[in-house]
Amino acid sequence: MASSRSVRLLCIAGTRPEAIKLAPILLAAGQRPHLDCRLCATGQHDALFDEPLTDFGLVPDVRLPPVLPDPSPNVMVERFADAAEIQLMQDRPDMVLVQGDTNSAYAGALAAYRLGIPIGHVEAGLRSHDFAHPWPEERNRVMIDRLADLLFAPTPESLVNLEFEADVVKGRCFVTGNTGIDALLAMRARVPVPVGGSGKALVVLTCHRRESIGAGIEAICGAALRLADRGDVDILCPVHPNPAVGGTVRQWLGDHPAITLTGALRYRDTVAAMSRARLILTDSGGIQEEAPALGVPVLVLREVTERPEGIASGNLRLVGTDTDRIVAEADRLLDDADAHAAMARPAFPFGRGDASAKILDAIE
Ligand SMILES: CC(=O)N[C@@H]1[C@@H](OP(=O)(O)OP(=O)(O)OC[C@H]2O[C@@H](n3ccc(=O)[nH]c3=O)[C@H](O)[C@@H]2O)O[C@H](CO)[C@@H](O)[C@@H]1O
Repeated sequence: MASSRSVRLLCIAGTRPEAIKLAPILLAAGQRPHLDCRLCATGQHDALFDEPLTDFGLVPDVRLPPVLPDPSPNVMVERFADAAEIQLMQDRPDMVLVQGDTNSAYAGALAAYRLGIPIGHVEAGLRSHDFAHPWPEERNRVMIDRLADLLFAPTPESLVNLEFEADVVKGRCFVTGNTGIDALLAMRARVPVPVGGSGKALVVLTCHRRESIGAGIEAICGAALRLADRGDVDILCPVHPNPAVGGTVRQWLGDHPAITLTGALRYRDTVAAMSRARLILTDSGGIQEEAPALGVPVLVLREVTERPEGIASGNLRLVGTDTDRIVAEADRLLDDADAHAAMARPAFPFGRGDASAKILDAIE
């Protein structure tokens, strides 16, 4: 049904991190009487997409019809884009908002572009400068930035990346902070952080990047086993539902008494676990942004990061996927209180929780 509000925005998204990072925009837009901001789910993730929305009291307004599953990112993008285009022909929003670097985000931008609908890109300008790592995310974010009319760079560093591509990036750029920090701070204020526990240091481990599947994840699991053998840590590992990840992780880590494997945690439980962690080992982009704000050191299980701001603020350290290197760096942080304290100072390189307001101000 047509809305009486004057500016109609449609977010197109399909994965857990997009749900988390768009939720604050949807909530903030709901407070602005002349904005109508709706959410269209592509179906890339099902429960994983809906769960964090529920934590914020949200549900998708529209769901694209299911497309045939296909493991190829390129085919997935085309199928989502075709379905999104049909939806957009009906809806005709004033602007499509996409977030980040997923196949859903790229498909949403492509569909809007084909119909001449303006595109806003939330979290523009992140770069690893290597299409193969992470694939397909680097390709997706580069292409979305070329198509976008409004580009919301989370940091001055990501704005510099966009300025460097000024010959192909044509839209207007704004530095806004990352909406993931809006979500984190809102959720952090709501979840109780349990005190007490086993008395052992909590290490949170997550890994799911496509480029680590196989040997990389096996090497990460090898490191987790050696850390668990220390005897003074509990490792909590929420396992990503991608079977190529979960199979390996369960096979390697399923039996160790100091390692707890869970399914993907709800967002609010993730925030609670990260808040009481001594150390986080992860290849997640979002967690690299969240942990500095919580003052929890992160060893990044990748060779590159698009978040140099967290390295510069001293909260993140790149360790790749070599077993010995991961163990050595983790041992150092667990054994050396000064080394730990140096990486545990809360820092806010990705914003202080007002990114959504800045984005909506720019759109208005
Ligand atoms: C290459 C790259 O860096 N790409 C990123 C990628 O996403 P990612 O790597 O951040 O993805 P995940 O790790 O899946 O999600 C993370 C979120 O999920 C929460 N979480 C985690 C485990 C769990 O058990 N339960 C949870 O609730 C966690 O706290 C956090 O908020 O796409 C985004 C969207 O476009 C981009 O923004 C972003 O560049």
